[in-house]
Formats: sequence, structure tokens, C-alpha cells
Amino acid sequence: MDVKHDSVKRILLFSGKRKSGKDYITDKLLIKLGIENAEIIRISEPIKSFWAKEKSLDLKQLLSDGAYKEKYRKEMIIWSDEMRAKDYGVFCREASKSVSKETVIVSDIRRKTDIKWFCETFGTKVKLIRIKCQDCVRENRGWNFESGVDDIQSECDLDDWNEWDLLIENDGLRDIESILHEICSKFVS
Ligand SMILES: Nc1ncnc2c1ncn2[C@@H]1O[C@H](COP(=O)(O)OP(=O)(O)OP(=O)(O)O)[C@@H](O)[C@H]1O
Repeated sequence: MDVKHDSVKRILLFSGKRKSGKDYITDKLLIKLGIENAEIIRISEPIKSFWAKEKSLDLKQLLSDGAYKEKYRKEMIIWSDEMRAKDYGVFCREASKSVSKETVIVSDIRRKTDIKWFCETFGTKVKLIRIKCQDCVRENRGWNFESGVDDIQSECDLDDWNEWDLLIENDGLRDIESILHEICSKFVS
């Protein structure tokens, strides 16, 4: 294990369906904790950078939330599944290779094998958080069901996972400050 991992006290893995609010909540959590104490990593980042290089695409546009990302989403899922079939930890390892802050936030856990890799690597430092949100609220946030994206493993593999350390309802009824307070009081002390 990389020696820098020693400074990590906790690693918070966030999972949730598209438009459930993973980025929204983890971005606010980072601000609350401060960038000297915490950092966000995304498993999708090495996927996008490998893929952009391979296909000579603009990485910045791929990382931003727009039409460009949607255009390549399906192809990226297929390609990354092929990579994962050879080595399930390939993207988790790459995303976490330089972590150094005491709280590491992973904002896009999607598979049981992601959880497996982080638990094998970080042991009891790992905490699992699932963001829940009704479909009608996700639709109001711009989500539309897309066959080949919303009904495949990358979106559904954790639907039947029951061992969350914390479940968060993010339907817009609950104040973000109270959500952040619950996360911090449970895991960051
Ligand atoms: N509690 C909230 N209060 C206000 N706006 C919210 C809240 N949660 C999410 N949103 C808004 O909903 C939209 C979708 O949220 P976000 O991008 O965080 O979802 P996501 O789970 O990261 O989606 P994806 O998997 O597609 O990247 C964003 O515009 C975000 O600002």
C-alpha cells in the first residue's frame, strides 16, 4: 500500500442513482470539512482520462456535466466493463493512488466490486453511504430513464446492497445542513 494512505483516517463511499445528488452533497461536504482536511476522488475520473487518451477526446468536456459526456456514456461503460473484467480494482486503484487527506470522499461508488476493493485496501476506515431519491425528484433535476444506462450493472448493482452505514433521503425535503451534520457527527470526529 502507498505510504500516503497512512494519513487517511476515513474513506466515505457515496452511492446513489443518477441525479440523486451525489455531487451536490459531496461538494458541500468538502466545503464544510475544508480542503486541508478532506478531498474528493471519483472512480469515473481515471475511466474518462484513459478513454479520452485512447480516443483523442477532450478530457475537460468529458469530465463536465454536459451533452459531450452523455454522447460517450454508453461506450465508456462498455469499455470500462471490459477493463474491470480483467482487474476489478483497476479504476479504484488509479483514483485513490495519491490520496493524502484525513477524510477521503469517493463520490461515485457503483459496484459491489468497488466496495470490495476499498474494503480490502482501507479496511475499517471505509464507511458506506447511500443517497436515496424518488424518481419524480430526479426527473425534476433533469433525469430521464435511458435504456442501456439506467437498467444495467453500473446503475443497478448496488440496488440490493443492504449494508449501508448511513442512508440519506435527498428528496429536497431535508435541509442540506442537517444532512451534512448527520454525516459529520456519525463519521467525522
Ligand atoms: N439537496 C439538494 N438541494 C438542492 N439541489 C439539489 C439537491 N440535491 C441535488 N440537487 C441538484 O440536483 C441536480 C443533480 O444532482 P447531482 O449532480 O449532485 O446528482 P448526481 O447523483 O451526482 O448525478 P449523476 O450521477 O448524473 O452525476 C444538480 O443540479 C444539483 O444541484
